[in-house]
Amino acid sequence: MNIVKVKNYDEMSNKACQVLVDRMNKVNNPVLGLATGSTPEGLYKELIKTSRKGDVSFKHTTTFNLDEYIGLSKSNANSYHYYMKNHLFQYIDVNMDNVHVPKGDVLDIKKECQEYEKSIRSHGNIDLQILGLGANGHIGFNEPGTSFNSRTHIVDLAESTRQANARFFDSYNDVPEQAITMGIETILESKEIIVLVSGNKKAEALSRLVNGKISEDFPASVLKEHIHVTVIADEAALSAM
Ligand SMILES: N[C@@H]1[C@@H](O)[C@H](O)[C@@H](COP(=O)(O)O)O[C@@H]1O
Repeated sequence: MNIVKVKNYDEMSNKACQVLVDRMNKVNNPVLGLATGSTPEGLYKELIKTSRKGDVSFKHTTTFNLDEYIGLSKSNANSYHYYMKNHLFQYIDVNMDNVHVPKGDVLDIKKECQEYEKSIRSHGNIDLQILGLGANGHIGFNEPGTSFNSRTHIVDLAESTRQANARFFDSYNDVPEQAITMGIETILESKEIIVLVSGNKKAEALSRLVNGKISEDFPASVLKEHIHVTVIADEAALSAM
């Protein structure tokens, strides 16, 4: 696991954008794995700026998002479908037919999980996956205790995750109790992974990721088994090392 140390959130976002654009320009039809949450918002702003300058195009890019809340429709402002449209997709030249976010509002979620897996595989897997880090070590919505062999599946969200994400909702009770997420094995099949970590709130989690042992109790620890992972972390996130 390679660690790139940067000063602050803006530098992290800039660096991530540079890496992503570099990789996109090296592959003919790049397949990107995208994340939500506060952490990648700066990266998406940088990507929009870069694409406006003409330095990157998403015309031949396919995207797969990590996760979605169960029960929220695409038009719900707290859904990850909405987030992605609002923070990235509406501002770039991506073909929306090539955009994939797991559907959390279908009747048969299990079938949706299987189809999502099939779709990722049919695109030859993800070239570059962007990840944030949950304070409890979750990646996507894979909470502590999730099997390292998991594929796209339904999860019960940990109380701490619902508390952490309650800031986006009117109240804690409005945060869905379940989500659909790419599994850990699915994530590990990405050819390259970039983990973005910023701020004091993530310092303990980052220290555990770097210094702790590999265990299903801390899902992100599995990333140490992958051959091409780069963590881009700012000074505040690195403060507990
Ligand atoms: N499901 C998302 C994750 O994909 C995200 O990486 C993580 C950190 O979120 P944030 O970047 O807001 O701290 O938690 C959320 O619950």
